[in-house]
Amino acid sequence: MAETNVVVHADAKVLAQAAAARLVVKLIDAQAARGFAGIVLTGGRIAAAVYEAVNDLPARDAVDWSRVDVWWGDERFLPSGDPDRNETQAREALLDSLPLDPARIHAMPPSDGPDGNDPEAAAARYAQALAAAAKPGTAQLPHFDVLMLGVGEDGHVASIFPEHPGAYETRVVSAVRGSPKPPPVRVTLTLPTINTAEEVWLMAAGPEKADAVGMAMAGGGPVQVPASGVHGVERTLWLLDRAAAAEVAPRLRSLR
Ligand SMILES: O=C(O)[C@H](O)[C@@H](O)[C@H](O)[C@H](O)COP(=O)(O)O
Repeated sequence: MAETNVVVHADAKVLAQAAAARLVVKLIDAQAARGFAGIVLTGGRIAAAVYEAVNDLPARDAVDWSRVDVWWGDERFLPSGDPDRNETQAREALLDSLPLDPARIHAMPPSDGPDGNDPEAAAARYAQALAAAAKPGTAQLPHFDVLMLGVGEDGHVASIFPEHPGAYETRVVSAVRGSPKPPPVRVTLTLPTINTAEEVWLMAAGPEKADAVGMAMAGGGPVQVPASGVHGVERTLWLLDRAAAAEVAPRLRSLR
């Protein structure tokens, strides 16, 4: 049965360093088992801190980066190279320093990409890229060993916002308009897609996240609190700092 674990670290820095170490080990294990690994990145401050911490970790060289597929859980729909794109952030913090295979870096299309400023077409294109990478004859999706998510103060994950149409979406990838977090137009994996990942890691640091994390863990509905609607097939892992864990009931803080 899938397990949910909650790990609370002293502060955001330690959380980022521990998540980085965990990620490197997970990728080494996935490659030992299957020869390759698939990760799904996100945006935001805690994600950037984790990418920088992976970059600083000597053990990162134990991963065969040429056999890692890199996907994104969501993207801010902006022109290629825009500093606010999640892709740009991840490339600068980590990806540009790794010997990755460029063909295995699967960024979501930018707003000046092949579909122009059409986020619906960009979402459909990304769904096609995912399907093309899936094992022939199986699902529409490749294997995701780890899918990382930040958690918003309102309980959003990826670009799935509370009470937004995206919280009900059943397609593989969807366009988002009117996001409460800038920029307003985005592309995101949907809840059913996120929930195919082997492990889903929800990462949050700081007191401003405490209410959202507490509500998600107390079982708020996925439409009201999207963070409560994501689960890994094998494991859901909450990686929190003490401030973000302030509203989590003590009985939920240990392994379940
Ligand atoms: O657009 C983005 O940045 C993300 O995809 C978003 O889902 C993010 O992960 C959370 O808002 C948490 O961000 P912070 O870690 O910066 O609070």
